[in-house]
Amino acid sequence: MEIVASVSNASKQYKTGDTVITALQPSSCEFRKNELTLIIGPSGSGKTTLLSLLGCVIFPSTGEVTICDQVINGLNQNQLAKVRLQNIGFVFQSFNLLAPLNALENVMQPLLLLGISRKEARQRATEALSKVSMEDRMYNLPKMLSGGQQQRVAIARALVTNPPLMLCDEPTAALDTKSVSVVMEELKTLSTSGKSVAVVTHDLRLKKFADRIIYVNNGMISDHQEEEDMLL
Ligand SMILES: Nc1ncnc2c1ncn2[C@@H]1O[C@H](COP(=O)(O)OP(=O)(O)OP(=O)(O)O)[C@@H](O)[C@H]1O
Repeated sequence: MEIVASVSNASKQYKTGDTVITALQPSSCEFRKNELTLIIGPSGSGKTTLLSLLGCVIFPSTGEVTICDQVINGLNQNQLAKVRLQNIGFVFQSFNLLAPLNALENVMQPLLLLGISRKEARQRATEALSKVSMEDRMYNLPKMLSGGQQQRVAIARALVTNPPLMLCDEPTAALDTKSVSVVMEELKTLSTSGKSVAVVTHDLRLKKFADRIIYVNNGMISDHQEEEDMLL
């Protein structure tokens, strides 16, 4: 299956003063089209660091990160921003919708940043909102929507540019059980319709939505099921 993103022998160390923290040991893994991959691990294990590498937010200390056949090491900030805007949709735990803008305007934002006309942005944002069954709430401000509905708008915003890779950091952590299922079903549908979706979570109940699971423990990546015992 087509590889959308990969880390190859990538490690990450953070330096603060004299202290060096190894957040990720040299690791390799691949994220493929049509797959929903869960990244599971305890707090502080390195999950967000892995997601930040994939999101071109940080550079690896060693090794390589490749997004859609482009090695991101060595790109400058403008080039990185372009890679992110064109290839990656981000979904966060706290939705990160802009409070003064309604759902439609929030979803239009990435397209406007890409220089697309307001007319086309409006049409594409409406389509993205209907993909997550939120078209009837498109004129609502975020504060008028439930957590689950806000997260569906955030998913529409992430998919409106049609990125091959969706990176989701604890997307269900702030949601009630029913909304967790709705949001995970949406993400699952996106993966089956051609995207690579990576979801960082602590929540082992999300396993049923996963095509693949990557376990992160003490900065080490593994795809062994038995790692889960260490997390429980
Ligand atoms: N910018 C930073 N500067 C220094 N240390 C950092 C930085 N970001 C993360 N770390 C450290 O790297 C390690 C891994 O952190 P990371 O955020 O990747 O873990 P995590 O698995 O996502 O944790 P959580 O589930 O609590 O969000 C931790 O020890 C953390 O304190």
